[in-house]
Amino acid sequence: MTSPTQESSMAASHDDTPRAHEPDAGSSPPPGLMPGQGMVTDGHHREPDPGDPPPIVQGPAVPLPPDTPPPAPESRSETDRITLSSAELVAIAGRPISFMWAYVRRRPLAHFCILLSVLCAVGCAVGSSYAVNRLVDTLKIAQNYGAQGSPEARSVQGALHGAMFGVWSTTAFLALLITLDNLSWRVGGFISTRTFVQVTGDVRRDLFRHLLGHAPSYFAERMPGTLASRISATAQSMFTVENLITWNVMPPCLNVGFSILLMITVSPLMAGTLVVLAAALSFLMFRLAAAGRPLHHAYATEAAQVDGELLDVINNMPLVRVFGAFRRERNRFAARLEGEMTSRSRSLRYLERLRLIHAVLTALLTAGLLAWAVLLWQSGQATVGDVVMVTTLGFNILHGTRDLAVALVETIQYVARLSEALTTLLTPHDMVDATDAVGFDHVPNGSVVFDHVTYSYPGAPKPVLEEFDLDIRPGTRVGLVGRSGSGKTTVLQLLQRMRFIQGGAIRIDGQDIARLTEDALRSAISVVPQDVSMFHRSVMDNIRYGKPEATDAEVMAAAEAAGCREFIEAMSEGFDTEVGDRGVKLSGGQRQRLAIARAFLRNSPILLLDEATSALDSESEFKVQEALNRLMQGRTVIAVAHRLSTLRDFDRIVVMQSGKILQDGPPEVLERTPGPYRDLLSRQAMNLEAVE
Ligand SMILES: Nc1ncnc2c1ncn2[C@@H]1O[C@H](COP(=O)(O)OP(=O)(O)OP(=O)(O)O)[C@@H](O)[C@H]1O
Repeated sequence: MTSPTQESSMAASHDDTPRAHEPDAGSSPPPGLMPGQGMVTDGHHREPDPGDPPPIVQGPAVPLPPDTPPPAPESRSETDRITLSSAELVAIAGRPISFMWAYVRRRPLAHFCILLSVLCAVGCAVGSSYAVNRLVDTLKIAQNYGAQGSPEARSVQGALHGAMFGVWSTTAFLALLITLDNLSWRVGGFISTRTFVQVTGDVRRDLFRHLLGHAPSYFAERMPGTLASRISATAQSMFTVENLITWNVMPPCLNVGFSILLMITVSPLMAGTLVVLAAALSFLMFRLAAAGRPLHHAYATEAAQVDGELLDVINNMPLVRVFGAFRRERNRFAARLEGEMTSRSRSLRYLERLRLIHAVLTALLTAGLLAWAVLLWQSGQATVGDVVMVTTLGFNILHGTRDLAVALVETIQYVARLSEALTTLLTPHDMVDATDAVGFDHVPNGSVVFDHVTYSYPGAPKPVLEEFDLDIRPGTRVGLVGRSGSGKTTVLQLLQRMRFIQGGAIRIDGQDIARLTEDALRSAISVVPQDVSMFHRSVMDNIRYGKPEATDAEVMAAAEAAGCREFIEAMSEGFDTEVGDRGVKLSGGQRQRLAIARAFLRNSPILLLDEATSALDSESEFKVQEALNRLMQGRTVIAVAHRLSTLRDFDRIVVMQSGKILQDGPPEVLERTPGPYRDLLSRQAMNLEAVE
């Protein structure tokens, strides 16, 4: 009996897409599954509370008391399941087989049941060949006793009766095997529809978690689309490989094994010869398949780059439009695509060449086997049933090696993809909590100290900050000013531990930030940047990002305090309005005020303002400044600003140049003191006059 997997492999050989085989109906494995089906998705972190009346906040919101605890670290939800930790993932980064095994092992029962069903199905399919052999022989015996009506033979009634019993019992046995064969595939298929999809969920969840833990420099050096597509490619490859191994690699292996066992009962010599031939053929095919690995790897890399390129252009559509660069981008994409298609064709052509080699060898061996079986029958060493069985089993074995070889080639192709994606994604995290990291031992009040801090950017010839000292008392507002490139943004980044310093220490409330847990550090600091990040989600969700457990009422109060409630309620769906990709539906000033609302909710003791108002027109700036003034009350504020007028009410101005502090003091004092601050002020005043 022909194994369903053989047919499916042949059908797939004309398909130009390497994929898991989808065996035909009948005694066949289940159709391939699309990844993502039945996935557990990250649910909304908070159930909306329809009973919450929107609070009415009168006048400017009261600043949140400084001793209010910062938000608790985010709690682990139901969907935040970990299959493999980041450390475990990194340990198997370069080993795709170990990676797959680690996930299969996490769902042992389901995988064992699938294995059992395949074993049973293939066992029954091979057993059917034996039953056919028995049926042919019993039919022959019955025929000899006159089952087809010879009156002389019919006289031996008792013997005929026995022979007919043999025919019918063998027929029933054959029917049972065929039924079991079909049922077993289906049972395995049903289990796999859930298990294999769940594995893709496990993989993507873990890879996403690991990706989020990378340092900012990791993302800066890579295209986001490439990273996203690699997570999908890993899950897809894992899914395809599981399907290939289950439905296309395991069945021919078992088929060959069982067939050889049965064949020994007829001719041990023939069985032995076939074992040697099948092993040699499989080995040859496998070696040839493995030699094509660089081709498949090259294709995987090109495919990921095409995805990255696409996303990069889509993200920068305004830029493309402004420069009328459509043709340029089309040409660039076409060139990239050309490269990807060429490498894909190369990879597939290699596959076809392998199939051709195998087809020729199999044809020769099958003809030889057939002739050998007939010769055995001629010399009386085999019955007709034996010839039928040997021929069927021989075909099984030889075709089995082809299926195996083809499936192995495809498996190798997908394993190469997996390996490429894992190498990129599973680099160790640059920034991890120290093993002895702790939280704050009290509610932080927001003192900040830079103590002899030295930092150089990777590859930079000299440090951007060297032995840098800055001491900021809780609740003080400090403005950082200075020429472009003087190191102001670097100071803010180092305080947020976006990069690790090479010397000295940075302390918040006396605790070294290098020894603080990530959660503790993040909850102590809020940032209002110039470029506000927005998710393509509702206004409500975007504000709530500052404190996931906040009620609707708290979100609305924060919006009120940030002076954005009015414009939000004027939007088509109020707080439920989607803000568009990265907040395109909002003006710069509106985005800024949403960021301020977020910071109100976050209620951290330290507030960092990075050019928060510099991109705004004067009317927006006025509104944002009002909101900021409310937000700044009772907090330690460090603001980088080019427009010095925005720092007039600050307690201190720190003037930087080339990573050094040139001046430090209250603005009214520095205004009167000759020096860089006064120079900057007068230059800005002259610029303003020139504009007027
Ligand atoms: N990612 C980076 N890699 C290498 N060098 C960097 C990087 N970011 C900044 N620098 C360098 O560090 C120095 C300080 O940069 P920083 O952005 O801190 O200055 P800044 O005072 O904030 O400037 P601006 O006012 O223009 O924003 C500059 O010489 C800059 O070229």
